[in-house]
Amino acid sequence: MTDIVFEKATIGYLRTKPLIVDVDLVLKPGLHILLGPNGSGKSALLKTVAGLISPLYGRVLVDGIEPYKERRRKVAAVVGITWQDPYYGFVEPTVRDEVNLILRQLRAQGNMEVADRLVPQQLWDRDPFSLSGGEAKRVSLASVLVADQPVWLLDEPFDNLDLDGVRRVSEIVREGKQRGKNIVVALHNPFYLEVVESDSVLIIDKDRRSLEVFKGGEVDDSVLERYGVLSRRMICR
Ligand SMILES: Nc1ncnc2c1ncn2[C@@H]1O[C@H](COP(=O)(O)OP(=O)(O)OP(=O)(O)O)[C@@H](O)[C@H]1O
Repeated sequence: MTDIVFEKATIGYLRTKPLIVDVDLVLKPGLHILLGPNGSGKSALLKTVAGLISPLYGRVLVDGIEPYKERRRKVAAVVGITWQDPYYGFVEPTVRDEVNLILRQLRAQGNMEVADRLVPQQLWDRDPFSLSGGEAKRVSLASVLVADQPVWLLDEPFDNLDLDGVRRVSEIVREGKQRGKNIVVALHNPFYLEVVESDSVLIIDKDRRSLEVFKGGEVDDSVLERYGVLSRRMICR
């Protein structure tokens, strides 16, 4: 079981501009939803856990290792991170190559079933950059989740998806949770809070530069609005 541990960790890109300060937190396997206003540091936090940037101070550990100090391949075997902008990670000429890339890099068999569920057959020989936004989102999720790592960091995984896409991704997340994955999902749309039952909701307080931790069912509209996060009643008004 893979814990994510923050030890007095300060998250951000620049020491002169820390985004989230002094985080002390243990995330056990389960589903953790990450919320916060624009520019509060949701992506920065995910990138820190994935070792793409280092904490400005303190430590972040995944399965006992500090990801930013380790070789990329070792970290990629443990942590899968998907991008808010799905086109950002595309480097291969076809969807098939894109989905297989991480398996070649890790020399792993992976879980092709998850890729088949996400990516319709007619897309497999297409150029990833020719895909629609929703198709690209499916491919970008498949190209990471196919590796079946113990930690999934999903930045806006429901963006651009239709009913079928949201159903499939939420099922995969639900199953991942049951299979003991440690899953952190960054979200904007509060309705997706309901899609999968979460174990905790982490909200970045942009003014105090702190990370506030709530239980899954505790976050109502007034809590969201207190932190400048889009609420359900704001959308439905
Ligand atoms: N490489 C970088 N160097 C310096 N600052 C950066 C860098 N990348 C992002 N930032 C800034 O860091 C802040 C946090 O960015 P981040 O992308 O983590 O926010 P976010 O909470 O994911 O935002 P959003 O809700 O808009 O997706 C923003 O003000 C952003 O402009």
